[in-house]
Amino acid sequence: MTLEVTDGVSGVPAGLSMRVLEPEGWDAFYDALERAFGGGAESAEEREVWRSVSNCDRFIGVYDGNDVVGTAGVFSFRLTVPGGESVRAGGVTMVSVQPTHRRRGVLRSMMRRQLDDIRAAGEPLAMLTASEPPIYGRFGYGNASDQLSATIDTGRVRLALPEGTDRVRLRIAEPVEVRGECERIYAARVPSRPGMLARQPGWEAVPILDPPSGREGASPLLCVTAELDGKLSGYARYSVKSRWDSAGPNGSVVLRDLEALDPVSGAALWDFLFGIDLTSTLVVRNRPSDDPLLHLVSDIRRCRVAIRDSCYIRLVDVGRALAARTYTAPVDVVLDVADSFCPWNEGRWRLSGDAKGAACEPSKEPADLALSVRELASVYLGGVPLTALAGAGRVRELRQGALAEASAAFRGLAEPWLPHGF
Ligand SMILES: CC(=O)SCCNC(=O)CCNC(=O)[C@H](O)C(C)(C)COP(=O)(O)OP(=O)(O)OC[C@H]1O[C@@H](n2cnc3c(N)ncnc32)[C@H](O)[C@@H]1OP(=O)(O)O
Repeated sequence: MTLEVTDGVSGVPAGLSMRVLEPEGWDAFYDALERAFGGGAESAEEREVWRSVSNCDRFIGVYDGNDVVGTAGVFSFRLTVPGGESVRAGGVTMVSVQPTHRRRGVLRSMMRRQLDDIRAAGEPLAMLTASEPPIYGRFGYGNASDQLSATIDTGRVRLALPEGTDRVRLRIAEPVEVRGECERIYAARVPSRPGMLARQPGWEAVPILDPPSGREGASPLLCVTAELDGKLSGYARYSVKSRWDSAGPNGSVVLRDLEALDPVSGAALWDFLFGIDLTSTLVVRNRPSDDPLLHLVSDIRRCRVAIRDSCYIRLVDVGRALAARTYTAPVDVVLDVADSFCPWNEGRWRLSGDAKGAACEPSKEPADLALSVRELASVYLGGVPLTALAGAGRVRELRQGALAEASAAFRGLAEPWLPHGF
């Protein structure tokens, strides 16, 4: 493996060096990452899973002498985009700078290096989940999908089950034993929603990671599978947290994930989670913002729903990224794109496309809309309307009608959603 040392060049602050991670440096890298996040050590099991899915060639460390002071990595993902195609995306992860070395430009130098590498690898997109929303906008990332959480009073909220739900058979299973079947259900769901990641080999361990130190008093992870007409049609993974007070049992069900191939299997799984004895609350942490659950419940207020930012996207190659997705309505617009961090994207691009496909090429024609690469990132998966960004003054319409045309075209049929972090 080639070691690259960039002492004082390429933006690495003077006195420090940046190197590709060598496998034997993994523990020092991970120790530094844990320190930067506050010092709590993850379990050996968790560390091992992340080691196993990490390709060190795509990870970098910044060093002060022999000490790791900065960490960052990239996973090689395939991301579903509107239209159902899966597009290569660099998944930016494990970004940290030691408290002793912050606000000197270490993060900036790692972002520079990563985006250059992602571009060289031919990935048109980068993506990440942010510890704090203000960090990554300056590097061209925009929030492209939200996640819905809910704390549901299952003693009061009822479900309107669709006809045929009683045909679904449920079975409790060990998460490890049915992992393969659950992965097949998940894989079948991936093309249906922008923002979902195809799980690469090894990643099937991530959704069932269950170190005792992470349970916060809840049971080990449990799994319930659904079968319709004798075929596996869905699953939910969850844990149960017992609690007793003076009125009796008052436990919670904590949902990890749920996927179903049809509406009745989905409804049967929710019905099961709502009805677990000795519990009165269902805690849901990460669902799509248009989850069918919202339309099954009798009392949305008692679900205490909240929405927050989730997946941040960065168009590393504007032309290829915009041509890789389809558009809900026909569109033919010239976009004037600002991108100071990746200047190869700057300038006018003519985007033409529809529900069947698209082309996006550099253009000398007059621009119809002016925006930065960050706004393009926010609308890329179809979740944020261009009109909303224009309302905030972040998109300028230069040809009358272009905003409505492009806004309708960019919006997707399903809200984008990232099912798990990385
Ligand atoms: C994808 C992921 O892994 S998300 C996880 C990110 N990591 C963490 O949150 C761990 C704890 N925090 C840290 O390790 C560090 O504070 C980091 C990585 C967030 C920032 O590293 P630094 O080396 O201090 O950042 P750097 O000096 O390069 O700052 C670059 C710019 O970002 C800004 N910035 C840095 N951190 C933050 C922050 N937390 N909030 C807002 N702005 C920030 C800086 O002010 C600077 O702004 P400028 O361009 O206007 O000058």
